[in-house]
Amino acid sequence: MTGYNSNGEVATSNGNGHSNGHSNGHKTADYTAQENATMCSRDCCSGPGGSNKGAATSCTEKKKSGIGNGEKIIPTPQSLLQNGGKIECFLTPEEVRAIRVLNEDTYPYEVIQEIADFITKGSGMRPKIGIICGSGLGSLAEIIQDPKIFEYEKIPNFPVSTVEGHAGKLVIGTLEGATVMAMQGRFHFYEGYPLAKCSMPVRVMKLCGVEYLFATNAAGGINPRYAVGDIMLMHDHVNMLGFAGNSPLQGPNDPRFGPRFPALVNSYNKELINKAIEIGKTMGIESNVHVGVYSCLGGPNYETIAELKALRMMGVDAVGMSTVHEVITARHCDMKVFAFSLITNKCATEYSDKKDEEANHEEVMAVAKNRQKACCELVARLVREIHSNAAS
Ligand SMILES: O=P(O)(O)O[C@H]1O[C@H](CO)[C@@H](O)[C@H]1O
Ligand code: HPA
Repeated sequence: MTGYNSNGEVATSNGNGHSNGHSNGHKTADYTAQENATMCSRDCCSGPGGSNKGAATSCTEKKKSGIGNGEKIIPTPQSLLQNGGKIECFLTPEEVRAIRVLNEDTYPYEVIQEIADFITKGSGMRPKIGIICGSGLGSLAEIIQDPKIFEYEKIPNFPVSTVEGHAGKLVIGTLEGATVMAMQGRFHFYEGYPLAKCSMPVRVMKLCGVEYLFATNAAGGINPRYAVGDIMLMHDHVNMLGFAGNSPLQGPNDPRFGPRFPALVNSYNKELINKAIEIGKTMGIESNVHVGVYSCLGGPNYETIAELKALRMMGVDAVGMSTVHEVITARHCDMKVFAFSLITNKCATEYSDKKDEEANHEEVMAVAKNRQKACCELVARLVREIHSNAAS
């Protein structure tokens, strides 16, 4: 077969479908087989599944002993598929895991269960409410008492945060009597992660026992009535990435999570929105609390004036680069969703040369920091409501 070697040159196989050196790992379409580095169905191989049982060494043994010409073969998609459509390569289970973290679009149920077990066993807690902290809103996790903190890097198969204002920690503990877990750092499409991976932690939350998702974000205000520092309770969204044919639910559907075709009307829990409005009144911030429509674009660039005008015409009140795929994933597995945007900047909808009208992440972070007290209070009070209603 033909592939690219590590120098970028074309390398040709020995004619039976194997590249010389077998340096790429076993990768079959079967998940279990990927985990088992000794599994092989190659004709030349004496490993389990291999047809050449009389051969002295298996592919894996050859790999370990360095048999072959030592040249590293980097397969092309075409070369991988030459063996009757079966993708094969040699990888140890550790290598398979590392590659999955980097590349995997869809995490199998079992892997998500493993992550959830790691968290529930490691913390000794089963949270009921999951919170995703938006840019600069990591302080929402700092009000959690008796926290057990897991750095994303240390959670098996978890992606890592790469954006300023997203610390990359999972915090589990108690808030207003309820057991909660909070993500200090979410994953965005523009970081290079596929949408299914961006929202994979929502499924982890589900398998940890979470029933309520609180998703928060920093967003630009398109509705001219919104001021910087206002809070918009999300009652609907316009999924621009979905318009472009992208969804966190793409690929095979696992009915253990939810149906193939989930409905998204009534995604945002009305009871929780009404409670949050009441809480806003008791906090004396009712004039700064709105109910509106959020739209997620891919980012990382902020929007053009023409795009913002178009979004406004579509009925969008606030724009960001997150949340929607998390909400879709949460609704797919039947979680109750509450979400809000902190308006960190006003989006210009008229052309202007003024630099200070341009959105920038420093401003987003600064406004989030200024308004963290109000956001924390809103979240804490709503958690208290849910917890006390469940207890009564
Ligand atoms: O949505 P969160 O994560 O709050 O962050 C928002 O802020 C960043 C841009 O400043 C983008 O990542 C946008 O989505
Ligand atoms: O104006 C914005 N646009 C997109 N994402 C954002 N996140 C904060 N502000 C913005």
